[in-house]
Amino acid sequence: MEESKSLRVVNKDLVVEENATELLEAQAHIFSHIYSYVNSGALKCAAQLGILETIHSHGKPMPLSHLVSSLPVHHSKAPFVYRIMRILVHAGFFRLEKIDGEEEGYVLTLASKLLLKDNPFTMAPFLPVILHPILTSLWDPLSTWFQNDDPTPFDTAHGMKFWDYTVLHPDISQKFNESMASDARLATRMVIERCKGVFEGLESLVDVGGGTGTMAKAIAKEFPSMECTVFDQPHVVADLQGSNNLKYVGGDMFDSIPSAEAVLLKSVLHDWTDEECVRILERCKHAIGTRNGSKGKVIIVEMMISENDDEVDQVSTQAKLCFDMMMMTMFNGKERSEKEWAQIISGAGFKNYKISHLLGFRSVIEVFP
Ligand SMILES: C[S@@+](CC[C@H](N)C(=O)[O-])C[C@H]1O[C@@H](n2cnc3c(N)ncnc32)[C@H](O)[C@@H]1O
Ligand SMILES: C/C=C\c1ccc(O)c(OC)c1
Repeated sequence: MEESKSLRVVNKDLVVEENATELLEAQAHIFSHIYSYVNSGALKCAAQLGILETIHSHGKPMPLSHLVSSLPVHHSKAPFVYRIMRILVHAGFFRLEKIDGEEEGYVLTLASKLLLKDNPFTMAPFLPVILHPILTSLWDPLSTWFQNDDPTPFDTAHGMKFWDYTVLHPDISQKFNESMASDARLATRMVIERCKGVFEGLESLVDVGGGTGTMAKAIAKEFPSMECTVFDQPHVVADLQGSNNLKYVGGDMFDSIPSAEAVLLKSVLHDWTDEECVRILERCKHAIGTRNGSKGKVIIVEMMISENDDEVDQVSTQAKLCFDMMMMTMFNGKERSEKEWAQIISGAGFKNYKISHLLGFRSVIEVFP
């Protein structure tokens, strides 16, 4: 068969010679990108059907026929299980392994193990939140938002701020807090394993926007002589009980923050605009006060967008850029580069900062007055 070497692409005032192979690659690139949400849909479905738990509890490679008969699926749908499995093998969530001789069975990969509900670091709670219709419906009105003066695409879709929506919908609030707590468990483990020194010697710490207290609880346990406070919106901390060196305080971080030697801000500033971040950081600066010989500081745990795209891991970069878009559509927040962090830090009147890129996906920024 003779292959055509070039095609003529004609557009209104431009004629370009393109290699046929490259054109077809570009077409596949487009489809693969347009269909990105199919990957999330397939993963969500597999999790809802309990496919991950089923394969895990089988304990050895699980043949398709066995998987199908173990799942709560209608017999007319049995032939379709293979289709979900095929795309998720391709996406790196399952692997096919030889059992003995001929037969093959599915096993979990590290990524799907991290989605098991009883993994202590489970990411499972993120699926029903990030893929909840209240968030997946934000992409349609995105271009409308660009053309009107609504504060966020979330406002365009739902007529109110995300935080106000969670007050009216306790089920969403609970799902959201659960997903943040699961993220905090993994992040806390990394912080304590790799950046313990950041907290050593502190007498007191307030975790601002600390959610239900996952990180503060672990820090309070690791450092029994540190007085820890979880500060969050009143409805988030209302029913929570503290312990010896941990207490919960409800309030608004834009009004005032309980004073402590150090303030922790994890996954809070990326929810806000630069101007709002400067206001939050000014309140934090006030909260750590100007003690004599104080080691007072603000500890920020967030992602950092790399300024040089070639240097970094493509999967992390893709995830960070998706977070950035998510923060924009939910809150008008953003993921920041070091330069952008430096700007809001000095904007709030802090003198210097120190970054530890020890957390893979995330960084720790210590900010000093
Ligand atoms: C993305 S969550 C981060 C939770 C926690 N730091 C973590 O990383 O798991 C942001 C938190 O900020 C809290 N928050 C939002 N507005 C706030 C306000 N005005 N004052 C105090 N907390 C607020 C939310 O309730 C939520 O728990
Ligand atoms: C649950 C949806 C995603 C999300 C929303 C706000 C955040 O601050 C966040 O931090 C990791 C994640």
